[in-house]
Amino acid sequence: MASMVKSVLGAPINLFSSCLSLDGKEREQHSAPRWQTRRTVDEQRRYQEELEEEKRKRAAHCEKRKRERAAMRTHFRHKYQLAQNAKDDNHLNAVGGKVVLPRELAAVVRSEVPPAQERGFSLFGSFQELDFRVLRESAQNSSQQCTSHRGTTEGARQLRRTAGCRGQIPAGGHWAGGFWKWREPCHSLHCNTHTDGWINLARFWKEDVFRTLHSLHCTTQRTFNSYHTLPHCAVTPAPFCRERLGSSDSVNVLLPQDIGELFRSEGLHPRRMLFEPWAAHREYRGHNCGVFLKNGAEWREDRLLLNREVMTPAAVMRFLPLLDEVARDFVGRLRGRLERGGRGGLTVDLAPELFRFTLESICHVLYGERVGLLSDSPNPEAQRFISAVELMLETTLPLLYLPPRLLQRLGAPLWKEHVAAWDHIFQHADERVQSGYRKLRSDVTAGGGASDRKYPGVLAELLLKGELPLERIRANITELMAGGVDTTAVPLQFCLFELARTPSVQDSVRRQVQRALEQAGGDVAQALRAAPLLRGTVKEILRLYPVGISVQRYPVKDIVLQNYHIPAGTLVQACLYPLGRSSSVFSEPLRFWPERWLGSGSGSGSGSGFRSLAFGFGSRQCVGRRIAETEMQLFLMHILKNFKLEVKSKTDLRTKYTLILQPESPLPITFTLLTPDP
Ligand code: HEM
Repeated sequence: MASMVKSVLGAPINLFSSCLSLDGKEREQHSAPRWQTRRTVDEQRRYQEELEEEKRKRAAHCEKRKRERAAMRTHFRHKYQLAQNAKDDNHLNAVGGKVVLPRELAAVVRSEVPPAQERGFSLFGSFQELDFRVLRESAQNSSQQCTSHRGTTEGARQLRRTAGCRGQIPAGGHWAGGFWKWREPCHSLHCNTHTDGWINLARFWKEDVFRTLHSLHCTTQRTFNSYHTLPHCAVTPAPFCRERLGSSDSVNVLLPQDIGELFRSEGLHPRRMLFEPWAAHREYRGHNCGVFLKNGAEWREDRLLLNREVMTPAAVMRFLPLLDEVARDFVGRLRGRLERGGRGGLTVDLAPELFRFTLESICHVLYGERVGLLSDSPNPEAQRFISAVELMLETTLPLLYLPPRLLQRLGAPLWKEHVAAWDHIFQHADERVQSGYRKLRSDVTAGGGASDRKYPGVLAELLLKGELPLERIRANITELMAGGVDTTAVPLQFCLFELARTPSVQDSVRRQVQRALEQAGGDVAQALRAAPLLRGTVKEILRLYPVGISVQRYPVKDIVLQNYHIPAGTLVQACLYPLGRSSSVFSEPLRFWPERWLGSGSGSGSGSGFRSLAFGFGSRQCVGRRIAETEMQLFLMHILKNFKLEVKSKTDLRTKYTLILQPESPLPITFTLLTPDP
């Protein structure tokens, strides 16, 4: 044994000790390069060159690796909406962003790449050469993304790890419908449409199913062929299903606890489904985008500045008197019409007037001045703006699932109409922004300054603060103007209808309003606070008739919903129409009952905070929410104070979906004066 140890360790020890034993001279001789003694000068030079070449190659290789890793990191940063890194950016900029990833890295990235329609603006580049075959493939890729690990042990292991950190998912499970199913679920994952998104799209177009998309969300159990509309349905749909439409592939949820989970994984810069036709129009015309279409850090920057102007309690107190003035004016004019008509009521469909009312209201808030839409001869240009918004909304829906670039190339009439509608909206908003700007400048030159007078409106505030460049102010003001008309006018139609056909509710809300007004002694803000049924009425209407039928998000981390694993980056839609009508979420879901939102009965338990979602949720919720809520409550307050509302037919109304949910036919209401002039 001893001899074996000696022989194994002997050689290295000898070498080691021989090194130590060298004196200075000997060491110099040993360490001197051999060519110094034996090679010629030529050989020396060649050797030096080879060394240099090798060094260059090594540096280039190193640089390439760094770029590849920078490209990967940038991809993941973009995907998870993390802050950019200047070092990585520099690496990529140095090669003009062109980095070819080696196969193994590309595979890592590929399995994480979000589906084509989720990639935002970068997608437009690829539209240049787009054809339907490519589109179809991209749709298939997006579904493959969900199944990238399908059936593999590693996939299962990874997923178990993901869910394992939640500490509640048992081991085991199997693949189903493209998702990892952890245990036998009560509802199996299925498609509410055909499994091929392109077949669905073709049929939707042919059979005009878009108009009833909200009901489709309720009918998840039906096959596509037997699909038909239910005018006013209570539903017990599956809480979870998959929807494929063109290139869009989403997981649809409706239970508050699932929506809560989705909300918790929306990240710092929440993203919803991109409205491609709108974004394409901005790109086509070279316009800036406002918050609706922006994402990432730029969205947040704009959004925080806008929140200060329209979302904070202080902002509400600033614009509330402007909205009140318009509401009083509207009701005063309606009163005048009734009085002129003598005794008896006036039966009228108020829809056209409501659109003018909401445009007048939003303009007053944005520009700080009235635009005269409630006069007897309203400005025809404003009427054209309203028509343009309607056309823009109507043409958006069928365009949503098609590549705008392709339609643009084909010169498709639908795309042309859409562009013309947006052009008109931009032109109109632009004129208003310019005149607001000129007015502000002349005020400032005259030495007054907006601060001396009444609230000058959102535009002036943004201009005066100077924190946003003019182009971005213009883009955001245009969006607020376009977003502030139909969204508010349509729920008001539903409000009038439901109050009219439910006299008991109408009476109790009116009683509360009258009491609140008396107590508040002319302080409208105080009166609103003292009449919570007004807020309940608005919430109840938006529960039954949500303006947008879904709120969408791309979770930034993997989540588990209903025992299904949902990979980060999957499009998930919270379906508001079936949520609002679900008997497992609301008791007596079809009853118009504003009081359900008051007090302790308004909900408790898991996910109870995610039942009233018409304005979306979290930091990305509707930025016009406070304007819309205040405007609608003030309108109802003055209407109920002045008129009794009735409808001839109390039958359920039919709705249609044209990007916003609307009544299918006019809703005539009979208004009768309650009191002499108040
Ligand atoms: C009853 C009326 C309204 C409803 C139900 C409504 C609904 C919504 C919903 C569901 C969203 C998406 C929120 C999310 O993704 O979480 C949204 C976003 C938005 N809404 Fe509204 N809206 C209404 C009125 C308004 C008004 C009056 C304006 C303009 C003054 C407006 C402007 C916008 C804008 C600009 C966004 C995009 C916000 C962002 O992405 O940061 N909306 N709205």
